[in-house]
Amino acid sequence: MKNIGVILAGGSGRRLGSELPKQFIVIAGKTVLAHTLHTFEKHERIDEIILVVHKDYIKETEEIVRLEGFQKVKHIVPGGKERYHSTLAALNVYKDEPCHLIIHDAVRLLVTSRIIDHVIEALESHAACTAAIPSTDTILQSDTSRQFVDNIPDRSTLFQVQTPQGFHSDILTEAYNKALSDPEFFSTDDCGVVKRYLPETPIKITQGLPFNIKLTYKEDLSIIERLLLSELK
Ligand SMILES: Nc1ccn([C@@H]2O[C@H](COP(=O)(O)OP(=O)(O)OP(=O)(O)O)[C@@H](O)[C@H]2O)c(=O)n1
Ligand SMILES: C[C@](O)(CO)[C@H](O)COP(=O)(O)O
Repeated sequence: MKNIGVILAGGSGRRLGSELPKQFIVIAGKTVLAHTLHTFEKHERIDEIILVVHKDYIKETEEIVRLEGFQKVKHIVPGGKERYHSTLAALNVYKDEPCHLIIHDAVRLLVTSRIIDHVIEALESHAACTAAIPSTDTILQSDTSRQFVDNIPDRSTLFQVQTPQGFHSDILTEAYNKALSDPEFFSTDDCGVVKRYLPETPIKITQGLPFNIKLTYKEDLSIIERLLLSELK
């Protein structure tokens, strides 16, 4: 089964608030997208890559791929309004070709080969998995006003979800087919779709890393730049 790296880069970066979507910002001499692509391109078990980008940035993305000489990028497709629409755009490309999909946020540019390894290994025995890290903070759940504590779950069972998330394509397709017939459907990650619509499917937790952070706010930029330039990665 081929391992396909699915790089989701179709967002607008509203929370970061820069002129360019955050995946096109340059940090330490390269665009965020190029840093992420570099790690997937050089991973020996990633067979090919599909890039999902906003339709207005396809030309720009093609140029990055050409200039950086990424050979594994086989498709660049337009995404959709929400993250899950962008996942669906990639799923559609592989609908007739069963494969392993390793879905990653373009803006987690500090992802390492080891993190990808763990996901690919998990797919040998599980149909769905996600990189995650154990929560070090105690997590509270608020009431709907978001002003009062409703619950403090047992921390030993809590993790922070990262990407990549890995799937056998048939399972993810089945989960999304069910999700799309649910008028209430919304999701912030792809494992959530499997958990909700195919609850009997075990989802393996694989080892993420604390610095595999998602570039979300302006404050993240300098932290990520320092990590990129340090020996940590
Ligand atoms: N419609 C969307 C929304 C998000 N993404 C991608 O999914 C990843 C995680 O999303 P997020 O951090 O929320 O990115 P944005 O949606 O761009 O940010 P914001 O929510 O602040 O607007 C990013 O690599 C983003 O480009 C995507 O491919 N398509
Ligand atoms: C998929 C994800 O990165 C896991 O933590 C996260 O849910 C993406 O959320 P966002 O709101 O699209 O940044």
